[in-house]
Amino acid sequence: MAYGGVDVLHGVDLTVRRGEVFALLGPNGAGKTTTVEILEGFRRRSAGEVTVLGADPERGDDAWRGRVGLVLQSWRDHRRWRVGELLTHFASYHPDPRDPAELLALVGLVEQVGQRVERLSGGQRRRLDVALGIVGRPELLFLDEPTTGFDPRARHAFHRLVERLAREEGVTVLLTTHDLAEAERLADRIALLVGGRVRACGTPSELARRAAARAEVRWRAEDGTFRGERTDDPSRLVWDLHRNARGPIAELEVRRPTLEDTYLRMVHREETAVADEEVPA
Ligand SMILES: Nc1ncnc2c1ncn2[C@@H]1O[C@H](COP(=O)(O)OP(=O)(O)OP(=O)(O)O)[C@@H](O)[C@H]1O
Repeated sequence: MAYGGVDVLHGVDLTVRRGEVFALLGPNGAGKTTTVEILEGFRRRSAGEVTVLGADPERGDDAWRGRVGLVLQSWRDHRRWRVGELLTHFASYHPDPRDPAELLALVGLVEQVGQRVERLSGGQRRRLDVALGIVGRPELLFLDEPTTGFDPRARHAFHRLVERLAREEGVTVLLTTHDLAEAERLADRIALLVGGRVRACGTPSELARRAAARAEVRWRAEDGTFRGERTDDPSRLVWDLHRNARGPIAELEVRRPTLEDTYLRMVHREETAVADEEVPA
């Protein structure tokens, strides 16, 4: 994919399975939104093949569009509408919409039903975006940074909602996010995009193994100082510590690599490799 002759996606090859939650991760400018917009049919690709729900998104008709739900990064232009009216209006486009009142309860906007969209807070607008995205009972839901601006409680409620849509209703979800804990919690599989290329793809635990990040064991030594060691085999290290200690080990802690550790290592490694590739011979 090129913008004005500049390639921003290079040979991106992804398959999202029906019913799975798939997260696209990557640093700013990696190409996540461009990828999602191509899949949604909003952006014309300069090369390559794309099939979404059996059709090329560039030629998706109304029936195809009705099977797809979108939660976009930028707010649409309905500032003067009232929340309940807007949702009812969007529902009227779909043959079998969700009940707007139930949906408002689901996203926690019951009290805002009569409020104008322009008066909503940032997080409340995002919740409305989510409601608009699922009002038509989509088979496939695109969530582009859906929880930006959510407070922790709204984020938690949103995660439960996505889990419910995926597990109980079989909705396929493609999510982009910068919140790694969110990806780890929600995604069946994750693709890591760096510099417009897919650099890794797999379950969160597969990615952790691939990055080979090591666990960290920390404890307070007998002289009162803190010690820490990185190891592939924390169990063996803890066993050795116990054998050599005269009593219990104070403040012993084993920290497994998180998706964040993995992500930071991979992005660093890939960006360094890309920089090396770009150095002229
Ligand atoms: N309309 C456009 N015209 C020209 N270049 C663009 C356009 N939109 C995006 N780009 C460029 O394409 C690259 C990928 O951008 P994209 O928005 O897809 O990244 P992203 O991974 O979604 O980033 P972010 O995490 O910041 O949202 C960037 O280098 C960006 O500058």
